[in-house]
Amino acid sequence: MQQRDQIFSAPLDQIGDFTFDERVAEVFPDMIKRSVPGYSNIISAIGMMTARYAQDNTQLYDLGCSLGAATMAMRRNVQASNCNIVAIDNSQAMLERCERHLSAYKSNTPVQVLCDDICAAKINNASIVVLNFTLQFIPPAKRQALLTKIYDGLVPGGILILSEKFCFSDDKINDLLINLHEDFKRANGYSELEISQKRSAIEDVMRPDSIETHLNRFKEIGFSSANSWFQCFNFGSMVAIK
Ligand SMILES: Nc1ncnc2c1ncn2[C@@H]1O[C@H](C[S@+](CC[C@H]([NH3+])C(=O)[O-])CC(=O)[O-])[C@@H](O)[C@H]1O
Ligand SMILES: O=C(O)C(=O)Cc1ccccc1
Repeated sequence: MQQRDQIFSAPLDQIGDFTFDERVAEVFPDMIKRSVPGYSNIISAIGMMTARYAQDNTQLYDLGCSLGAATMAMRRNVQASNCNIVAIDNSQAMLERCERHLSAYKSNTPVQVLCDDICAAKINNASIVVLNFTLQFIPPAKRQALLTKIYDGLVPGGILILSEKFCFSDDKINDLLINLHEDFKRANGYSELEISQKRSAIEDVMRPDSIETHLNRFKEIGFSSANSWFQCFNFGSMVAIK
């Protein structure tokens, strides 16, 4: 039975920083489905891009894998031979459930599940790297180094799929897209209290960049092509090709 996210449903005296602990891991599938517009479309498209871009004898990385949704989409869709998947997260609570989900289905593609800080992990011989709503939780000052390490670990023609919450330089557009996201959460059953307490909990740990910032960084690092391929309100996904 999938459990409903009620983490911010009662009034809290003090709202601490949002963390990926046991309670969050337990309700995560419900939380992400009701909070992130376009999430299931993005997971499907990660599978489709895997079918096209995974190269023989390479590794596929899922950085900040949580329960392994992107890992499972890659594992189901990989057509290249002799690939293996490396799924990394630094939340033990997430990884325990990730292992359980992965072992519920059979596959010929090996998956290595690692508990590590993605800023410290090694990336090599990669044809696909997925950062599905993970970079936004990495301190802004560490993002360039992480993306450079990913670029260096990709084989020629390899891709990075980056999904994020975005911010927008035009204030009216930024406010509109934030309001539409909050409408989306209301429509999915979150109360005003849940929306505002969650907003306080994530404001210091989740720092969105603009699409332009992402594109400029990709260019500076050396990616030969990059663009966004999906957007719903202030959430979206980009692809960068080495
Ligand atoms: N430094 C870090 N090192 C490793 N993991 C980290 C780090 N910081 C945060 N995480 C992990 O990044 C994940 C972000 S959730 C990703 C969803 C998933 N990709 C999905 O496709 O379902 C997105 C969200 O909740 O909005 C959590 O599991 C953190 O523990
Ligand atoms: O819930 C929100 O308001 C978000 O911005 C997305 C989100 C989803 C899951 C964990 C943290 C943030």
